Amino acid sequence: MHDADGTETRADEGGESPDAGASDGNLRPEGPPQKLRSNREELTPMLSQYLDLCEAHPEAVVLFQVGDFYEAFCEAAEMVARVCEVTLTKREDSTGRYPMAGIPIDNAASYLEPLLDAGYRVAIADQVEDAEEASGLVDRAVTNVVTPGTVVEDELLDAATATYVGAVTSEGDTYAVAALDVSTGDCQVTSANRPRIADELERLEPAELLVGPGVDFDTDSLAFETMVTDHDPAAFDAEAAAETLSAYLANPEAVVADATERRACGALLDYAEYTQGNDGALDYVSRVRRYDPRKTLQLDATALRSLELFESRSHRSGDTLADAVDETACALGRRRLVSWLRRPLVERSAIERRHDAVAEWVDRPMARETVRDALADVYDIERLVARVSRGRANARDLRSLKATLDVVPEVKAAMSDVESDALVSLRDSLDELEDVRSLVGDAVRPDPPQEITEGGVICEGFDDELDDLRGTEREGREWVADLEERERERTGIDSLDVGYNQVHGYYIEVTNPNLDRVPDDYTRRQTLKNSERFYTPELKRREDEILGAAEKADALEYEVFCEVRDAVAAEANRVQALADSLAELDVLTSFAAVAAGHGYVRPEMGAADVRIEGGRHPVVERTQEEFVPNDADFTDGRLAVITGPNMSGKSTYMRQVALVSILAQAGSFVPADAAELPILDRVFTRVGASDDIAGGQSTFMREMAELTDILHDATEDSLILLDEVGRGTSTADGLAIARATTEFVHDEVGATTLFATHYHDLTALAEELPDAFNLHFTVSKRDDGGPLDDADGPDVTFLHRVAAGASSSSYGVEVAKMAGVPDTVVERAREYVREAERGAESESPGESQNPAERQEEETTNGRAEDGAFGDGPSANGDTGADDEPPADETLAAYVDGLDASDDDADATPAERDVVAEIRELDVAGTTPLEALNTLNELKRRLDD
Ligand SMILES: Nc1ncnc2c1ncn2[C@@H]1O[C@H](COP(=O)(O)OP(=O)(O)OP(=O)(O)O)[C@@H](O)[C@H]1O
Repeated sequence: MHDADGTETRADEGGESPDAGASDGNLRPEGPPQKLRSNREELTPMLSQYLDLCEAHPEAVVLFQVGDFYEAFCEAAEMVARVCEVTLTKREDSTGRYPMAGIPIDNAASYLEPLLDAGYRVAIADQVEDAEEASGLVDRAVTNVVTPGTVVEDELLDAATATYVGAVTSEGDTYAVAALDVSTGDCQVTSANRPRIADELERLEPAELLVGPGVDFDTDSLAFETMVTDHDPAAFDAEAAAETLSAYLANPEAVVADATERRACGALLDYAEYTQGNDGALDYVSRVRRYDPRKTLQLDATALRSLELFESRSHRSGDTLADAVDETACALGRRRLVSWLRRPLVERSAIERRHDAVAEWVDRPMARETVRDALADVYDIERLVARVSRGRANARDLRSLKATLDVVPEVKAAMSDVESDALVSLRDSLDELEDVRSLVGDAVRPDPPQEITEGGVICEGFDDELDDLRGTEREGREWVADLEERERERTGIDSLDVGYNQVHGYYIEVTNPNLDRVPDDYTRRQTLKNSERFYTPELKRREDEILGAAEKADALEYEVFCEVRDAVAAEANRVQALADSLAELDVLTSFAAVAAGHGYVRPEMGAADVRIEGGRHPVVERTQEEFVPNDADFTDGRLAVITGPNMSGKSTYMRQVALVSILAQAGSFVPADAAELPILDRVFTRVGASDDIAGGQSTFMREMAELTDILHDATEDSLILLDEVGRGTSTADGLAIARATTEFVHDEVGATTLFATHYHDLTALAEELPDAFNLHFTVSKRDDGGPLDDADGPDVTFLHRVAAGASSSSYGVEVAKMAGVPDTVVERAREYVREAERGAESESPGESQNPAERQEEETTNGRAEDGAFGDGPSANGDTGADDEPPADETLAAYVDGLDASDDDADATPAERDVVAEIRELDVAGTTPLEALNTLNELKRRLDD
């Protein structure tokens, strides 16, 4: 139904190309259209109303309700037509022709999705008065601004992850970030220095970010995509923000003690109110929490990514940690699991409390499975109750709430004799909400229709007036139903029919041959080709009664429904608390199901050092037919230098140590035979040089930047995984950096460190540094360099087994063979390897396999040459077969020279200078660029 002040051509009527309004393709479709602005004085009332709304929401595309469609005009119409793939039509009135495109209201969500994906905010302008009752122009108002961070429509949200909108403020060096999930009302705020806040944002990954006025924060440097929104600077003002907050917290200063945080939080809530139609405080946002990120295990974006916690490199589902340990039964649990994995705990008692609960469920499979079965019937009541509070829930939502409440007694019964603290308090906190449950059960019919304005929603017996109206309606219909029989009898016309149509209402139809038998009280209503239709005064009276009663009943049902919904909304806090408990219970139960199903054990927390027996990688073990468990024992040393050929399992091993720790601190059991674990404060990763080329930085620069972060921030409670640090540059520089890094981590940081490297020379460090040790991955070699025509199978088998000591032999050639490198090349390479080995043996007879020792005697004329080694790691991150000691021994000699004492008679004065300078270097305080320049300078001096 369209306003009468113009004519529209819809798609099916075939619109011709509009003549004006959007000719300039560069115009942004948000904001007031130029053509309307310049015609302002002449516009029809409706377009003028549209223009006003566009001006009030300049950052958004206004979709304007016209009957059953949301319409956009001019530039916005062109964009909507293109993005939503709907036809561009036109609206024509006395003032001109305007491009127009619309999306059907019934199915609006599916059209909003492409608009959000394309980076638009959408302001929904609804008709806010009944078009039939309006005198003149129907009043419209923006009831909802849909933005990527504030969407509440279920269809547009992922059930398993929370969608946040965030706000950042700063005062001096203190930065605060607040984050709100508008779909559930979960609101959290924290503050720290800028790098930590950046980390925090990467954990939250808000889909939209408000940056307060004057905040020096580069959103481009964030590792995730977010929409940056300029919100009214006045909302960030301390007083305004405090005022906003006071609607959410009885005593804001007690909960959010810090002014920077209050400003972030207040401005954010102000923005959320704005997007929800500026209708005052959002009742369901009742949990504004302040938290301290230091009270959780810190995982920055690099760690989250390289450990594949939530996103796998392969992008296959099932390949992430979250997938591997997700046996949750409901969406509430799934979201909670993700948030626990994102923020593992650091407080031993809290971790053990979760472990106790998991242990109890592991031991009691029957009760556990009963609970899990019951939880499978739990709806997403967190988002549902938010819809109830916003007045957007329909009858089906309320029935879903009831279905959820129905399972609570079952869950409680299954938990009647639980003993662990966490389970006992969860059970006791489960509120059956009997009042809400019986209210909804009594009021709302099972299987109600989607629409709440067309009746069929409220149960009989709930409201007397409604029952009377429905009674009248029913009685009337019964009377009509019997009418046909009665009239046939009365008139003797056997073919007489009683029917109903929308336009004419009830009628009695008599075919033409029988018209002479029509009684006097029949009045003609309609003439058809072969028959006439009549009504009687009584039928008319009954019709009015039926239709009147039905209409009143529908309206009353809607009213009653809204009352019921409001009554439920009044209990929103209790529903949220229940959702909270069910979510937590679901995760603990899921942890136990995973532990039982996949042989996880309870880790012992609070150990001084990591000691894992038979550890497994939780994701890789599921994809591998025979996964080889490996120990990780750091009790005699905290820094492991790990060598081994490509594909032997180094990365998997390092990651599994981290994943075991993360799972343990999240409250889960771990994939191992036994584990004693310290409580980590942070996990750092520098993994996979070739995988992270992003943001226009060279791989090497990126690597150095990450390394700088690690060296700055790690503590002795941290876990550091370093995979081939230094390989992004020339061999000499790379080795020097790797070595210096290892020494620094060992001497200054003391963190538990796993360092996988192809620089064999680094294994010598383990001999020198008291807290370092070597690990290597073995392969079994059927026949070292056996005949090539022996086609019985590969010459090496990866054992994927870690062992003490450094790897001493290169299997790169065999790996090359397995990869299909032609036999002649493989054989030639073998000859080179043999030659090199013979050379090494003859030059240091009877020496150990330690390459550094082997090379000791040749240090005299050692001189580093960039990229001197054909088989070493190359600058472009090539993963060649490269764990062979360099064929050209000069680099090893050079690095040994680095360590030689100043009075080493063999070193040149320039070399001694350089060594001294390297020793003085403050690596942690050096930026990547400075490091590069320094290296360059040192190298130049040596070359001179
Ligand atoms: N413990 C294990 N048991 C069984 N299979 C394993 C094990 N560890 C690793 N694998 C398998 O071997 C493959 C290679 O492992 P990984 O990537 O850890 O090797 P890598 O030594 O780090 O190799 P590169 O040096 O090339 O990075 C994995 O994809 C996995 O399929």
